[in-house]
Amino acid sequence: MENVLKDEINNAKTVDPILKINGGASLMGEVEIDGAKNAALPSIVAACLSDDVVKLRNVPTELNDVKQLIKLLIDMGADVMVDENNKEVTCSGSNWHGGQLEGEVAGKIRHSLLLLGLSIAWKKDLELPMPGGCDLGNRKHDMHVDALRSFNNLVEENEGISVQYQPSMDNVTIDFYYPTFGGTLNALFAAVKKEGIHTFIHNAAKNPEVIDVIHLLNKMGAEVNWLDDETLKIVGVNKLNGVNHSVMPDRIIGATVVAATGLTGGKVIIKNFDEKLLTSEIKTWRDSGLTIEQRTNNLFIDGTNKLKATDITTKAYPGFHTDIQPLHTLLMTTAEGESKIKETILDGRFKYCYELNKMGANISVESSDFKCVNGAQGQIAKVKGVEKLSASYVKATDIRGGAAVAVAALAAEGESVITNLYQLERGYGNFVELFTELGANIKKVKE
Ligand SMILES: CC(=O)N[C@H]1[C@@H](OP(=O)(O)OP(=O)(O)OC[C@H]2O[C@@H](n3ccc(=O)[nH]c3=O)[C@H](O)[C@@H]2O)O[C@H](CO)[C@@H](O)[C@@H]1O
Ligand SMILES: C=C(OP(=O)(O)O)C(=O)O
Repeated sequence: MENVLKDEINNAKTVDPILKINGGASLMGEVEIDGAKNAALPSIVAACLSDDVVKLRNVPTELNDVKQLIKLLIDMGADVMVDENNKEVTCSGSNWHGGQLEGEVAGKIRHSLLLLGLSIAWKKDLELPMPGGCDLGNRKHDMHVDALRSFNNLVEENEGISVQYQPSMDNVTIDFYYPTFGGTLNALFAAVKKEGIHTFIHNAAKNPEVIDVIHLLNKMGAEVNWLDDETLKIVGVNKLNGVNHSVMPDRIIGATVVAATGLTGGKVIIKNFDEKLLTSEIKTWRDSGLTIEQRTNNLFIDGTNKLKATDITTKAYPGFHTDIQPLHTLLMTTAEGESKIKETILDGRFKYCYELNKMGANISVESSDFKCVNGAQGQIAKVKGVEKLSASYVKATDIRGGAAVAVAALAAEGESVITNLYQLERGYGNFVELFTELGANIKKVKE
């Protein structure tokens, strides 16, 4: 490794933890996947719609986003208790008073947006500083604002977003121009306790995490049903009850294990994992030459075949998930031929490609003639397969870009260093443990 890299590593060591990964070994063994961050966070908010106690199991309680969200909920009056050992969270929202959310915390996570719908459900006002989350381009919130206004609430945008509850007995129709994940949840939360009011959400998001949250809400006594493939109908009820609910497994971590198995040429079983969570992605990877089989409750992956180039276009569910796009790009870095990766959801999603190129990948990112959902100029990454990746000093640019470089390091011979770990760890609470179990040589160095 060049001296300049060694200097960088020494400097980084004194500031933030880093990952040191000695790559090259094929991953082998069995793993189980944690609960999904992107289902757990909205489930915690949904649970706070209840007057009684809702107990959530399989919550990735070690994740910073979970901790931050819970802090915000408690600050606004919700009763939330965490049992880190058992990965359980108990919630009740009956003491919700609303108010002004703390800027530093709310500004770190995207999910703080969902507290707007929750507060409206409790008929309380809320002031939210601009939400955070991964820097993936312009992450707009106009559909959240319009949806909340449809219920007659006063919504203002300045340095943040504020909602003021206004009573209304009118039925509500919301028509999203894109099936927004967060927007659908905010509309659901605002609607479920509007007693007697019928709300229709057209073009609602139907990704598995939203379905998991709807399942939870209906267990709590909500009346949420699909009228057709794209339209949700909610009949408001006056009270939601206490229940137990287990959060679904994280399909993006599942996809991360599949990609790591394929890239390292290993053989891995993911226990209790249903391929239906990754229908579009698994179809693509089978086309690339990866062997993936559902064996009763487990998913078996055999990565010993050489893969071939395969194009993807990211789309709303059930299309190829934008969060899994970096992992596909990574798999294609050593596949035979040239793959085209078209990102249509978030324009800022290709930052990690620069990091992968440091590891010997051959990726060029070019502007194209389409617009992303957020209105920004679209881009296509062209990936020319190379023989192998090499160890380097790389940065986790965001959660999934971070996973892509860390998995690349698992395959690259020699010692790689991953910095900016905070990003990776926003979505992966046990990255080191997960891959150590599969035989990887990986450690987190704190000092
Ligand atoms: C916590 C969580 O689950 N986050 C996921 C969620 O984020 P998030 O809830 O932010 O995603 P959305 O589905 O709302 O956004 C998708 C696209 O729509 C745009 N948009 C969204 C709302 C809006 O009011 N106006 C607007 O233009 C966004 O800028 C983005 O380009 O879906 C993203 C896209 O699948 C994933 O990358 C994130 O991991
Ligand atoms: C982008 C992600 O999360 P967030 O929306 O919380 O930034 C993610 O989970 O990959």
